[in-house]
Amino acid sequence: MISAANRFEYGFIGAGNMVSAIVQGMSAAGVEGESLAITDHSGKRAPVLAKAVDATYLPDTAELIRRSKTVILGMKPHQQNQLLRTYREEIAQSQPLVISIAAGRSIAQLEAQLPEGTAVVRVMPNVAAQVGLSTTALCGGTHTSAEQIRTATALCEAIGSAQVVAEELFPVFTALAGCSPAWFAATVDALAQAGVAEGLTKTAALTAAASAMEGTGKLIQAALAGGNTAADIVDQVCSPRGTTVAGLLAAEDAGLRRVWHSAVRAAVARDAHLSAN
Ligand SMILES: NC(=O)C1=CN([C@@H]2O[C@H](COP(=O)(O)OP(=O)(O)OC[C@H]3O[C@@H](n4cnc5c(N)ncnc54)[C@H](OP(=O)(O)O)[C@@H]3O)[C@@H](O)[C@H]2O)C=CC1
Ligand SMILES: O=C(O)[C@@H]1CCC=N1
Repeated sequence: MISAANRFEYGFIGAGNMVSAIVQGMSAAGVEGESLAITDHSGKRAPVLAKAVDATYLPDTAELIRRSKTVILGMKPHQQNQLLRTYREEIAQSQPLVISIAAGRSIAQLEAQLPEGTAVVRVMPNVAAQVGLSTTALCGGTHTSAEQIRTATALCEAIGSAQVVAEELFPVFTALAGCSPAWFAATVDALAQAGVAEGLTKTAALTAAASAMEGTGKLIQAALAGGNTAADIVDQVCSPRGTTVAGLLAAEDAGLRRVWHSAVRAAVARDAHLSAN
């Protein structure tokens, strides 16, 4: 085994959307590029990402596994099985902490595919990692020590906030935190389009809606810290006979709450489908 002093702190397998966000977030938070190694399948995005953050690009996945204390599995859920079969021997020899960010892949599935005794942490980040604002869930496996949970937590805290979440709640956490940046972006785009219909330019409409969303997120966090809720902010904005309550009732008539309930249910169902395949 390569001595600990000569191993990278974190080795990323995959350099797609989520790993790029994590690596850029870590770099912006001051994590040294020299502690990171990155590989991918095609050799297209990993070298570019590595260069951008002064990390090391390793074209050989086996070498990355041998030379990393913590290995992050950053590929699609259905791509994990093949990879773990291919590199089982390297993982058995170098015994890294293995972190999976895949939706729908359980700790039990990971442990069944990894060499006996491998320490595993399941993590669910989101793309706001790129700007240091991922709210990330993590959960340790059967062979994971408290020290290894601290290592994974430190990684997650470099890209935002981290909380240990019971694994059975990962599917719903994935919906609310992992998926919702796409849903919120789609919502901002829809709001902006409605603004365009009323005369704003698309850029002005997007800027207004996005900054209102950012401000509202902060207001809700402050409300929660002060023992209040999101509903209190709704009440604060809805003036009697005002514009907001008129718009809100129209949105609720059009299915506002039903839309989000459906979105979360569909994401949770898809997570279960990924787990079963
Ligand atoms: N996107 C998101 O917002 C979030 C994603 N996730 C999870 O993150 C994971 C990645 O998602 P995302 O980044 O969107 O996916 P992408 O398709 O953007 O990236 C997948 C990456 O995995 C690489 N890869 C695939 N197979 C291998 C292999 N055998 N060896 C080395 N590299 C490989 C691909 O390389 P190449 O391009 O060269 O083929 C690519 O760089 C998923 O499991 C997803 O569930 C979790 C939270 C949020
Ligand atoms: O869409 C997906 O499956 C991944 C997981 C959460 C966000 N993106």
